[in-house]
Amino acid sequence: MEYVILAVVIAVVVLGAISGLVVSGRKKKQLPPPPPATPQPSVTAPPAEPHVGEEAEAPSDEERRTVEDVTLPTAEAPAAEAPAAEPEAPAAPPVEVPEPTAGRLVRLRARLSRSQNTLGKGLLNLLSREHLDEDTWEEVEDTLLTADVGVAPTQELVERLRERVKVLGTRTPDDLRELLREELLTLIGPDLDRTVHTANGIGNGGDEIPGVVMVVGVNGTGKTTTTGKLARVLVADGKSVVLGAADTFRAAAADQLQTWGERVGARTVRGPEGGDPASIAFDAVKEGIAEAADVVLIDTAGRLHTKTGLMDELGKVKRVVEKHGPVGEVLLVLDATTGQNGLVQARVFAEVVDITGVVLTKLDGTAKGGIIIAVQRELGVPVKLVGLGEGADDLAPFEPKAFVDALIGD
Ligand SMILES: Nc1nc2c(ncn2[C@@H]2O[C@H](COP(=O)(O)OP(=O)(O)OP(=O)(O)O)[C@@H](O)[C@H]2O)c(=O)[nH]1
Repeated sequence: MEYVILAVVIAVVVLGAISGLVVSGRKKKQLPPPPPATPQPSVTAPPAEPHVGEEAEAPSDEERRTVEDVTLPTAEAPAAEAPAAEPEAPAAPPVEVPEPTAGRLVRLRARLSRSQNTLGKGLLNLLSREHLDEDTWEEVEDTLLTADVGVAPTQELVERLRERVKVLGTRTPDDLRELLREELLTLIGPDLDRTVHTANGIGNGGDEIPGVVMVVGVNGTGKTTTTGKLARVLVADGKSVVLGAADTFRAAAADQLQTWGERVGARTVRGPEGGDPASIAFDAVKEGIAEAADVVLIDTAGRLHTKTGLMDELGKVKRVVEKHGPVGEVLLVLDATTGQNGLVQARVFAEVVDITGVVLTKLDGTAKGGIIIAVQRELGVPVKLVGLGEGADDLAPFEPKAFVDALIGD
């Protein structure tokens, strides 16, 4: 009996052991699918704890860099990784460093003499004739008139030349050149104040405010371009500038001005298309005061449809700006290629607003440099700057001596 009981117990234990093995074997086969299925080397969800065993090996097997492959953070390493940071950079274009302004006219002289040579050479040829008779003097007169010198200045110049040639007696080419140089210089006015007044003013509140320059002129004369170039001249001279895009007549003018400004790091204050120019000008000066800028340049619209319309607009811009403080300079931009037409425009503008200086643009494209003399006579204000090309730094302070030298050669 004891043997029977013992045999039953053994049989139960053996059966139990066998069934346990079978169950655990089944469990093992069912388990693998969910978690261990090839874990991805995801950056966003790293394992909270380092895995061990097979699961840890799987991801690292895919891409493993040995120490030889790894670039260590040496001085060169950032350069190799720089491209990754580049896409964010284009927002801020590099600020340009404009050419210094001193001696610009001399540097641009070739361009000036190319277009002006006919005047100087023509005069020298005529004066070198053996007999200076009435006809020759008439030709001298015509040459000056053709170059837009204007009637009164031409007559003055011819009279003085006749007198001096008579006194001189014999004439060598050098004598004549010197004579002509002196007389042309006298006519241009070597002693006129040609500085663009950009010094700080005293605001109505008693504090210093930026120098304010208004740029006026007919659309198309190069007004916006000149404002941009002038900003560069000032920046080249170490001044900080704020631009006011008060030419709201042509939407692209504000964009154009802003681009000029961005190139030299100057902020442009602008308003909606067709907005009130005076309020933009006011805001520009306000911004200039807030930024403690040295100069505020205001580009205006110059529609010549009616004189009263123009007067209303420019007069208002000036009056509104003067709520902050004085306007230091009102520059009239004239296109040298328009000749007598330019003079008519100049007259209208001078009646509307007090012009303090003239910028003569496109002098590179005309042989009629005599307009410098004529416009000064007409307005009684000096030519302060001349435009000699479309390049960013092709605006030069006007220097009478360099100009006359370019006309008649050294
Ligand atoms: N050759 C030459 N071209 C110039 C000079 N100054 C300006 N220009 C060109 O003249 C054209 C007209 O210039 P803008 O500045 O747009 O004229 P604007 O008077 O401001 O005209 P709006 O913007 O319509 O008011 C542009 O193509 C300029 O590049 C210069 O001194 N020489």
